[in-house]
Amino acid sequence: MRRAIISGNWKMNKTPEETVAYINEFKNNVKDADAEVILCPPAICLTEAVKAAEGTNVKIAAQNMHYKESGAFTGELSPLMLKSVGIEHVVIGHSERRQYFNETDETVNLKLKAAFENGIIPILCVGETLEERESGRTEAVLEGQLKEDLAGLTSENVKTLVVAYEPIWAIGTGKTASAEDANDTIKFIRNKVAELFDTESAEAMRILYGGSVKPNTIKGQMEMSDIDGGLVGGASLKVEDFSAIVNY
Ligand SMILES: O=C(CO)COP(=O)(O)O
Repeated sequence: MRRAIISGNWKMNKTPEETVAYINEFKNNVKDADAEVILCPPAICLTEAVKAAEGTNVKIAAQNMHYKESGAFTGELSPLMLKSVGIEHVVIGHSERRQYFNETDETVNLKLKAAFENGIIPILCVGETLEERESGRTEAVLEGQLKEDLAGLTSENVKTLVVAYEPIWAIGTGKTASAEDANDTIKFIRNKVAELFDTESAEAMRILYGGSVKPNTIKGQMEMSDIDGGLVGGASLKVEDFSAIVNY
């Protein structure tokens, strides 16, 4: 039985002070949650966030990292730095990073390997654009991303990997894939990973849905056979809304 994960991706929102205030309220609301609870604040908030969440069931994740351990990479953070402040999860390959910051399947692959080498669990984002969907290429696009992003990983890696299926047309638009459609695509992802690795590893891997998840959509999504949780953007910014999602 796969344990659900509900993760909030704050993107470029909230200061360290706002982060601490949020966590101080949020931690009490979600202390009895069945799901694993993860918050992804901006990098500058990570240290404070880890401290504020200490001793609770709220885990703190980074939104990105570099694949090298150190060096001349101005503005970047390394896996070692994240580890040193107590980070155990990192979002890799979010569509916004692919779209605006030149993230490619090749760098995503290097980052996934670096995360596993450093004992950090990656949350890998994959998904298709509206144009790719409308031209019937969703499965081909996902297959390409999975093949390249997961190249060279081991079955053991795949068992702990978290994948987030985030159709790009559903991010921040208020449009969600129907729960059935998202479930079918997530099943496709699981089957592809079974083909690339093995069934046991693919069955152990958690696959989340992301894209306009709201308090009133999560229940239907979580009733699906293969949706193992949510990666929530906008609705994770308000304690009340995200608490309702976590406690679906
Ligand atoms: O990109 C997302 C989470 O990573 C989804 O964002 P929204 O929930 O705002 O659509």
